[in-house]
Amino acid sequence: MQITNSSSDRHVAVLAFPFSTHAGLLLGLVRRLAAAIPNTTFSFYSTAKSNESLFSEPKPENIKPYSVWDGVPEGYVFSGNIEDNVNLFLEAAEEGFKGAMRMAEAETGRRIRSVMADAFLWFSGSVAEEMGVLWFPLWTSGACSLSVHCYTDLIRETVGIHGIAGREDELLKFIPGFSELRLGDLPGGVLFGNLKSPFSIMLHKMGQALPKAAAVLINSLEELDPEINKDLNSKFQKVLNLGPFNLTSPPSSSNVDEYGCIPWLDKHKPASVAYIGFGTVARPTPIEVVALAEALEASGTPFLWSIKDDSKVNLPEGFLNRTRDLGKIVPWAPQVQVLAHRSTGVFITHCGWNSVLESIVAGIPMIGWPFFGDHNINTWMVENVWKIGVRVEGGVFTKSETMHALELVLSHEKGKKLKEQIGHFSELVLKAVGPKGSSSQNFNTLLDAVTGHNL
Ligand SMILES: O=c1ccn([C@@H]2O[C@H](COP(=O)(O)OP(=O)(O)O[C@H]3O[C@H](CO)[C@@H](O)[C@H](O)[C@H]3O)[C@@H](O)[C@H]2O)c(=O)[nH]1
Repeated sequence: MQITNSSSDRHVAVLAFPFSTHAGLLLGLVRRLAAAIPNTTFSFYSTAKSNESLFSEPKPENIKPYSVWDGVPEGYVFSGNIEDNVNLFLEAAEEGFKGAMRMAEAETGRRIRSVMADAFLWFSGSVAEEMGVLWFPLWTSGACSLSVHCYTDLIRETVGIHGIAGREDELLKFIPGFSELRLGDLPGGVLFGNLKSPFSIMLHKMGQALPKAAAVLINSLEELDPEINKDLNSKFQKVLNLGPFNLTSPPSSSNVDEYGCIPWLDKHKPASVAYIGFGTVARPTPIEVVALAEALEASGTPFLWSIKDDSKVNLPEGFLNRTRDLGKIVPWAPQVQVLAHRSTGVFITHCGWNSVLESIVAGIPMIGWPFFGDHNINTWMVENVWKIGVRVEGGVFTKSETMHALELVLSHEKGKKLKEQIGHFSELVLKAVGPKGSSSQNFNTLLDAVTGHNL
């Protein structure tokens, strides 16, 4: 078949990172674009497993999924550590994506005109460059963590790379847009953790590659971090905050109330329930599960806890029976609906970026319990910059610190202030996604760029 290059045969290649919530967020954006420009083909590349779950729902005609190899050799025994699978995927990814793109061009007869990719896939910038087309990387988290990955070299030169043991509370004051930032709250892989792991190297290379992008896309709104965005705009050709995606992308099936959370919430007093959820990857240690359970029970706080079975086994003996009338435990909650419910009063969260945005949209103050990656810097912003939540003091989830945090947010004057402040941010978000809002306008700019008009 002849491969065409005309504007009516537009073809965008979309390269997904097939772990946690990443691919779903990218697909959400692509669905929006596909609906706005129905004569453009979007070929969407992810692993077979990821595509299987992403495309279980009906999709627009002009999105075509293609599977790439997950990099797992035959006979490989899974270690239980997801990072190993990420590393295997990254090793095979570039060649896999290139092969699949050639196949999509041949199958559709349409030459690829731009490459949209998860920003983690730093090499996609060079792939787009080799093809002579525009590159649009999507950063699925906030501008705050993205900024730090762009300043990794400077941070390493200034602080040194020999660990920060005993220096966690030192403050960095030279990253534009941050008046200060605690060393211990930098994302892992910048100064501490295994700096030589494929994941750390990926983030480092990403920070170096992004200036090549025609536009860096962010799942956020520019009003949340105006100074950081100003600085990013000076480093990149263009920054387009298009979020929050939980409001701008079509709703997903993860919001189905399979376990009756909403009717259960209906029976509670306004702003009385603690909702607990740690996203799709993080798992509290057995000791932390016990501390949290004991704090909920001792404080008598009604709770809805989304907990995976492998963590549930660590609950204290008899806890489920004793708290039958106080709480509800589920393996999955329709989080967006739960946060929007009038009975929810506080969100105990790992501060994954989607959870932070969803809490802001719903106006629910947070108790931050960060685990890894961007969770710490997100928690830093929540507590110290936006002032819309608290972190459990000392950063360790003990029974007494958790009870203290619950009391602070649910019953104390401080809780009222947090609620007021987060309400202010909810308004900003609603404005940004409104017809004339910044995120909506940025989406139009992206449409223009994808359809070949100027940025
Ligand atoms: O019972 C549950 C649990 C989760 N969710 C949803 O799952 C998503 C979880 O996303 P997020 O809070 O971002 O956490 P992770 O799944 O941990 O997300 C990964 O991706 C994020 C965006 O890049 C990063 O910020 C995180 O660090 C990374 O772990 C949210 O939309 C939740 O609404 C539910 O609906 N119900």
